[in-house]
Amino acid sequence: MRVCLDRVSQGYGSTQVIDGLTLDLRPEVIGLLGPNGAGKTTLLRTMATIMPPRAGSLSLDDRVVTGERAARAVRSSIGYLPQKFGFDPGMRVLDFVRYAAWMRGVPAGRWDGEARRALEHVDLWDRAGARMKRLSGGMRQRAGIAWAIVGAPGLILLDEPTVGLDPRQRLQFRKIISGLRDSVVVLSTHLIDDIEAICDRVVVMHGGAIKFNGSTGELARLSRPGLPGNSDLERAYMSLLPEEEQVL
Ligand SMILES: Nc1ncnc2c1ncn2[C@@H]1O[C@H](COP(=O)(O)OP(=O)(O)OP(=O)(O)O)[C@@H](O)[C@H]1O
Repeated sequence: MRVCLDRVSQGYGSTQVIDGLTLDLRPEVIGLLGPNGAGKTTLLRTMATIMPPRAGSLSLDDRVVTGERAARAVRSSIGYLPQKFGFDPGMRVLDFVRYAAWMRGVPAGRWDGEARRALEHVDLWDRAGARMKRLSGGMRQRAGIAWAIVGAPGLILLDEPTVGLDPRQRLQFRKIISGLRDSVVVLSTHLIDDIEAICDRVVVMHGGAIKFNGSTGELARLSRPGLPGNSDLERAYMSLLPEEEQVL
């Protein structure tokens, strides 16, 4: 899978959030980093084809996604987990993931096998028969990841997937993500240590624009002494913010 955004603009009503953003992504784990309101969710929703670009284009594997019909055709290749995802609390975990398989256009004969594979990947197969409302927060988050990865979509979009996870669950999450490198995996996060631990590439956004796009090593090299932060990556991130935001 190759995902290209070419001079994409996006917004809500009269608010322009993203203005002429260009990005070219290949299979690897990409961390999307930026302050509140930078436009990370808006970018993820654009890639998920939920919001058609106002200007510019989104293409998946060289197919430009124009209009609802084209969007429907590519949605089977996209797994999107919003920051707050809804579910029927009485639904069993297996049915929740099977439902995602159905939505993604997986043929009926493969729903069970694909759902099982996704639940095994997130280490939740032993809870397949439990009702969603009985899961702990971390388990629920893993069920959400199973929802996003069932059917092996080529593009996996996770919006702040580690929020609310305890340290062990975050380590589990890192292990789960490491096994997904055949897809383009984009995850938004505020946690720089998650980026350092699991991402091959970092994209830093601010004010709807991309301020940095490169490896974690390349980002670390932007670190400057004197900037706030406890690691090179934190100081490098601070160096990308406007000067007035570089002080605490
Ligand atoms: N439904 C909406 N209607 C109007 N404005 C919106 C809507 N959703 C987001 N915005 C605005 O768009 C801008 C970007 O928001 P977005 O949620 O994409 O940022 P973000 O980087 O994901 O932030 P966060 O880290 O807080 O989740 C913000 O100024 C926000 O107020």
